Amino acid sequence: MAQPVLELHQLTKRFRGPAAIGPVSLTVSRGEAVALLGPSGAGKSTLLRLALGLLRPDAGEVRFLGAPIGPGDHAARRRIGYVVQGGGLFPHLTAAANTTLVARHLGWAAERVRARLAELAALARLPADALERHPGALSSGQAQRVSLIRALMLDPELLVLDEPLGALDPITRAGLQEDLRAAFRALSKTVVLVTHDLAEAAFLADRLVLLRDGRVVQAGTLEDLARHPADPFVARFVGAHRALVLPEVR
Ligand SMILES: Nc1ncnc2c1ncn2[C@@H]1O[C@H](COP(=O)(O)OP(=O)(O)OP(=O)(O)O)[C@@H](O)[C@H]1O
Repeated sequence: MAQPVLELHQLTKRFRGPAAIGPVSLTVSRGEAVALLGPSGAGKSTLLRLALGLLRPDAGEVRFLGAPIGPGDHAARRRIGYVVQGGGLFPHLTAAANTTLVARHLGWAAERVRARLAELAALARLPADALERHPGALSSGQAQRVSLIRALMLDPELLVLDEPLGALDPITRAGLQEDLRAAFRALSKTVVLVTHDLAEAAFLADRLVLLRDGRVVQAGTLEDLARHPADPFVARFVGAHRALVLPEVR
Protein backbone atom coordinates (compact mmCIF):
# COMPACT_ATOMS: atom_id res chain seq x y z
CA MET A 1 0.00 0.00 0.00
CA ALA A 2 1.18 3.56 -0.79
CA GLN A 3 2.59 5.62 2.07
CA PRO A 4 -0.09 7.46 4.06
CA VAL A 5 0.16 11.22 3.67
CA LEU A 6 -2.66 12.03 6.06
CA GLU A 7 -3.94 9.89 8.92
CA LEU A 8 -6.90 10.87 11.06
CA HIS A 9 -7.20 8.63 14.12
CA GLN A 10 -10.43 8.61 16.09
CA LEU A 11 -10.86 12.39 15.88
CA THR A 12 -13.56 14.08 17.90
CA LYS A 13 -14.36 17.78 18.13
CA ARG A 14 -17.12 19.39 20.13
CA PHE A 15 -17.97 23.10 20.04
CA ARG A 16 -21.19 23.34 22.04
CA GLY A 17 -23.85 20.70 22.16
CA PRO A 18 -23.33 17.36 20.42
CA ALA A 19 -19.95 16.48 18.88
CA ALA A 20 -19.42 18.30 15.56
CA ILE A 21 -16.99 15.56 14.56
CA GLY A 22 -16.52 12.09 15.56
CA PRO A 23 -15.16 9.85 16.13
CA VAL A 24 -13.71 9.87 12.59
CA SER A 25 -10.79 7.85 11.25
CA LEU A 26 -9.54 8.26 7.71
CA THR A 27 -6.28 7.57 5.90
CA VAL A 28 -5.29 9.27 2.65
CA SER A 29 -2.51 7.56 0.72
CA ARG A 30 0.08 9.21 -1.51
CA GLY A 31 -1.34 10.13 -4.90
CA GLU A 32 -4.92 9.52 -3.85
CA ALA A 33 -7.73 12.08 -4.30
CA VAL A 34 -10.44 11.92 -1.64
CA ALA A 35 -13.68 13.93 -1.66
CA LEU A 36 -15.51 14.74 1.58
CA LEU A 37 -19.22 14.99 0.92
CA GLY A 38 -22.30 15.51 2.99
CA PRO A 39 -25.15 17.87 3.73
CA SER A 40 -24.65 21.31 5.22
CA GLY A 41 -23.46 21.05 8.84
CA ALA A 42 -22.19 17.46 8.41
CA GLY A 43 -18.74 18.54 9.55
CA LYS A 44 -16.79 18.70 6.28
CA SER A 45 -15.07 22.03 6.90
CA THR A 46 -14.39 21.20 10.55
CA LEU A 47 -12.76 17.93 9.52
CA LEU A 48 -10.59 19.80 7.00
CA ARG A 49 -9.53 22.32 9.64
CA LEU A 50 -8.63 19.48 12.01
CA ALA A 51 -6.69 17.75 9.21
CA LEU A 52 -4.78 20.96 8.50
CA GLY A 53 -3.84 21.36 12.15
CA LEU A 54 -5.81 24.63 12.31
CA LEU A 55 -8.13 23.26 14.99
CA ARG A 56 -7.15 21.06 17.93
CA PRO A 57 -9.23 17.90 18.31
CA ASP A 58 -10.76 17.09 21.72
CA ALA A 59 -9.54 13.53 21.25
CA GLY A 60 -7.65 11.59 18.63
CA GLU A 61 -4.69 12.52 16.51
CA VAL A 62 -3.82 13.87 13.07
CA ARG A 63 -0.61 12.61 11.47
CA PHE A 64 0.86 14.21 8.37
CA LEU A 65 3.64 12.22 6.69
CA GLY A 66 3.83 10.02 9.78
CA ALA A 67 4.27 12.83 12.34
CA PRO A 68 1.63 14.47 14.55
CA ILE A 69 0.43 17.88 13.34
CA GLY A 70 -1.34 20.54 15.39
CA PRO A 71 -1.94 24.30 15.61
CA GLY A 72 1.32 26.26 15.33
CA ASP A 73 3.09 23.60 13.28
CA HIS A 74 4.08 26.02 10.51
CA ALA A 75 6.73 23.85 8.85
CA ALA A 76 4.24 21.07 8.24
CA ARG A 77 1.57 23.57 7.18
CA ARG A 78 3.84 24.86 4.41
CA ARG A 79 3.81 21.39 2.92
CA ILE A 80 0.02 21.52 2.61
CA GLY A 81 -1.56 23.68 -0.08
CA TYR A 82 -4.94 25.01 1.00
CA VAL A 83 -7.63 26.51 -1.23
CA VAL A 84 -10.06 28.05 1.24
CA GLN A 85 -13.78 28.55 0.63
CA GLY A 86 -14.17 31.72 -1.44
CA GLY A 87 -10.52 31.76 -2.52
CA GLY A 88 -9.20 33.90 0.34
CA LEU A 89 -7.06 36.16 -1.85
CA PHE A 90 -5.67 39.41 -0.40
CA PRO A 91 -7.65 42.17 -2.15
CA HIS A 92 -4.84 44.75 -2.06
CA LEU A 93 -2.31 42.49 -3.84
CA THR A 94 -2.21 41.56 -7.54
CA ALA A 95 -2.87 37.95 -8.46
CA ALA A 96 0.87 37.46 -9.06
CA ALA A 97 1.74 38.96 -5.66
CA ASN A 98 -0.91 36.81 -3.96
CA THR A 99 0.46 33.60 -5.43
CA THR A 100 4.13 34.36 -4.75
CA LEU A 101 3.86 35.96 -1.30
CA VAL A 102 5.07 32.99 0.73
CA ALA A 103 7.77 31.95 -1.77
CA ARG A 104 9.20 35.47 -1.67
CA HIS A 105 8.96 35.50 2.13
CA LEU A 106 10.95 32.27 2.17
CA GLY A 107 13.67 33.97 0.10
CA TRP A 108 13.20 32.24 -3.22
CA ALA A 109 15.28 33.87 -5.99
CA ALA A 110 13.23 36.09 -8.33
CA GLU A 111 13.93 33.84 -11.33
CA ARG A 112 12.74 30.74 -9.47
CA VAL A 113 9.54 32.53 -8.42
CA ARG A 114 8.95 33.74 -11.99
CA ALA A 115 9.52 30.29 -13.51
CA ARG A 116 7.27 28.53 -10.99
CA LEU A 117 4.50 31.08 -11.50
CA ALA A 118 4.72 30.72 -15.30
CA GLU A 119 4.58 26.92 -15.01
CA LEU A 120 1.54 26.96 -12.72
CA ALA A 121 -0.28 29.71 -14.64
CA ALA A 122 0.00 27.51 -17.75
CA LEU A 123 -1.20 24.47 -15.83
CA ALA A 124 -4.15 26.37 -14.31
CA ARG A 125 -4.82 28.03 -17.69
CA LEU A 126 -4.75 31.55 -16.26
CA PRO A 127 -4.06 34.25 -18.87
CA ALA A 128 -0.88 36.28 -18.24
CA ASP A 129 -2.74 39.61 -18.05
CA ALA A 130 -4.92 38.27 -15.21
CA LEU A 131 -1.80 37.86 -13.09
CA GLU A 132 -1.30 41.63 -13.07
CA ARG A 133 -4.82 42.35 -11.85
CA HIS A 134 -6.16 42.63 -8.31
CA PRO A 135 -8.71 40.03 -7.16
CA GLY A 136 -11.55 42.55 -7.50
CA ALA A 137 -10.85 42.73 -11.25
CA LEU A 138 -10.90 38.95 -11.78
CA SER A 139 -13.87 36.76 -12.63
CA SER A 140 -14.80 34.20 -9.96
CA GLY A 141 -13.33 31.44 -12.13
CA GLN A 142 -10.06 33.31 -12.59
CA ALA A 143 -9.89 34.02 -8.85
CA GLN A 144 -10.25 30.28 -8.17
CA ARG A 145 -7.45 29.56 -10.64
CA VAL A 146 -5.27 32.09 -8.79
CA SER A 147 -6.11 30.41 -5.45
CA LEU A 148 -5.10 27.07 -6.94
CA ILE A 149 -1.80 28.48 -8.20
CA ARG A 150 -1.12 29.96 -4.77
CA ALA A 151 -1.85 26.63 -3.09
CA LEU A 152 0.50 24.79 -5.46
CA MET A 153 3.34 27.33 -5.39
CA LEU A 154 5.54 25.50 -2.85
CA ASP A 155 4.83 22.11 -4.47
CA PRO A 156 2.96 20.81 -1.41
CA GLU A 157 2.77 17.15 -0.42
CA LEU A 158 -0.97 17.52 0.12
CA LEU A 159 -3.50 19.76 -1.59
CA VAL A 160 -6.65 20.57 0.38
CA LEU A 161 -9.58 22.33 -1.29
CA ASP A 162 -12.70 23.51 0.57
CA GLU A 163 -15.62 23.89 -1.90
CA PRO A 164 -13.24 25.22 -4.57
CA LEU A 165 -15.95 25.50 -7.23
CA GLY A 166 -18.90 26.39 -5.02
CA ALA A 167 -19.93 29.76 -6.39
CA LEU A 168 -19.31 29.30 -10.11
CA ASP A 169 -21.75 29.12 -13.01
CA PRO A 170 -22.11 25.64 -14.57
CA ILE A 171 -19.95 26.32 -17.65
CA THR A 172 -17.08 27.88 -15.69
CA ARG A 173 -17.44 25.12 -13.13
CA ALA A 174 -17.22 22.36 -15.73
CA GLY A 175 -14.12 23.97 -17.25
CA LEU A 176 -12.45 24.26 -13.88
CA GLN A 177 -13.34 20.67 -12.98
CA GLU A 178 -11.50 19.52 -16.13
CA ASP A 179 -8.50 21.70 -15.35
CA LEU A 180 -8.39 20.67 -11.70
CA ARG A 181 -8.44 17.00 -12.63
CA ALA A 182 -5.71 17.55 -15.21
CA ALA A 183 -3.62 19.43 -12.64
CA PHE A 184 -4.04 16.70 -9.98
CA ARG A 185 -2.89 14.12 -12.52
CA ALA A 186 -0.05 16.16 -14.03
CA LEU A 187 1.40 16.82 -10.57
CA SER A 188 0.46 13.41 -9.05
CA LYS A 189 -0.87 15.27 -6.02
CA THR A 190 -2.46 13.81 -2.94
CA VAL A 191 -5.75 15.68 -2.66
CA VAL A 192 -8.53 16.12 -0.12
CA LEU A 193 -11.44 18.23 -1.29
CA VAL A 194 -14.83 19.20 0.06
CA THR A 195 -17.80 19.46 -2.24
CA HIS A 196 -21.58 19.23 -2.01
CA ASP A 197 -21.77 17.86 -5.52
CA LEU A 198 -21.69 14.11 -5.99
CA ALA A 199 -20.93 14.26 -9.72
CA GLU A 200 -18.06 16.65 -9.09
CA ALA A 201 -16.72 14.43 -6.32
CA ALA A 202 -16.85 11.37 -8.57
CA PHE A 203 -15.17 13.28 -11.40
CA LEU A 204 -12.32 14.62 -9.27
CA ALA A 205 -11.75 11.96 -6.61
CA ASP A 206 -10.84 8.27 -6.41
CA ARG A 207 -12.69 7.81 -3.14
CA LEU A 208 -15.81 9.51 -1.79
CA VAL A 209 -16.28 9.89 1.95
CA LEU A 210 -19.85 10.70 2.90
CA LEU A 211 -20.34 12.43 6.26
CA ARG A 212 -23.43 12.97 8.34
CA ASP A 213 -23.60 14.48 11.82
CA GLY A 214 -19.82 14.45 12.07
CA ARG A 215 -19.35 10.78 11.24
CA VAL A 216 -18.38 8.83 8.15
CA VAL A 217 -21.48 7.05 6.90
CA GLN A 218 -19.79 5.38 3.93
CA ALA A 219 -16.51 5.60 1.99
CA GLY A 220 -15.97 4.19 -1.46
CA THR A 221 -16.39 4.84 -5.15
CA LEU A 222 -19.55 6.35 -6.59
CA GLU A 223 -20.47 2.87 -7.74
CA ASP A 224 -20.09 1.49 -4.18
CA LEU A 225 -22.34 4.24 -2.80
CA ALA A 226 -24.93 3.93 -5.56
CA ARG A 227 -25.10 0.13 -5.76
CA HIS A 228 -24.42 -0.80 -2.13
CA PRO A 229 -25.57 2.10 0.06
CA ALA A 230 -24.60 1.47 3.69
CA ASP A 231 -27.90 2.86 4.95
CA PRO A 232 -31.03 4.69 3.71
CA PHE A 233 -29.33 8.09 4.15
CA VAL A 234 -26.69 7.15 1.55
CA ALA A 235 -29.38 6.03 -0.87
CA ARG A 236 -31.26 9.32 -0.28
CA PHE A 237 -28.07 11.38 -0.76
CA VAL A 238 -27.23 9.62 -4.03
CA GLY A 239 -30.86 9.74 -5.19
CA ALA A 240 -31.10 13.46 -4.49
CA HIS A 241 -28.53 14.11 -7.25
CA ARG A 242 -30.97 13.41 -10.03
CA ALA A 243 -30.01 13.54 -13.66
CA LEU A 244 -31.59 16.13 -15.91
CA VAL A 245 -34.94 14.98 -17.20
CA LEU A 246 -36.29 16.79 -20.24
CA PRO A 247 -40.05 17.27 -20.47
CA GLU A 248 -41.79 15.41 -23.28
CA VAL A 249 -41.89 17.48 -26.45
CA ARG A 250 -45.52 17.80 -27.50
N1 LIG B 1 -16.40 27.67 15.28
C1 LIG B 1 -17.52 27.01 15.55
N2 LIG B 1 -18.19 27.22 16.69
C2 LIG B 1 -19.32 26.52 16.98
N3 LIG B 1 -19.85 25.56 16.19
C3 LIG B 1 -19.23 25.32 15.03
C4 LIG B 1 -18.03 26.02 14.63
N4 LIG B 1 -17.62 25.53 13.43
C5 LIG B 1 -18.54 24.60 13.08
N5 LIG B 1 -19.48 24.46 14.03
C6 LIG B 1 -20.61 23.51 14.01
O1 LIG B 1 -20.08 22.22 13.68
C7 LIG B 1 -20.96 21.53 12.79
C8 LIG B 1 -20.23 21.19 11.50
O2 LIG B 1 -19.97 22.39 10.76
P1 LIG B 1 -19.13 22.44 9.42
O3 LIG B 1 -18.96 23.87 9.02
O4 LIG B 1 -17.91 21.64 9.59
O5 LIG B 1 -20.12 21.70 8.40
P2 LIG B 1 -20.00 21.56 6.83
O6 LIG B 1 -20.33 20.16 6.52
O7 LIG B 1 -18.70 22.08 6.36
O8 LIG B 1 -21.19 22.52 6.36
P3 LIG B 1 -21.31 23.41 5.01
O9 LIG B 1 -21.47 22.44 3.90
O10 LIG B 1 -22.56 24.21 5.25
O11 LIG B 1 -20.07 24.25 4.89
C9 LIG B 1 -22.15 22.45 12.59
O12 LIG B 1 -23.15 22.04 13.50
C10 LIG B 1 -21.62 23.82 12.92
O13 LIG B 1 -22.64 24.64 13.41
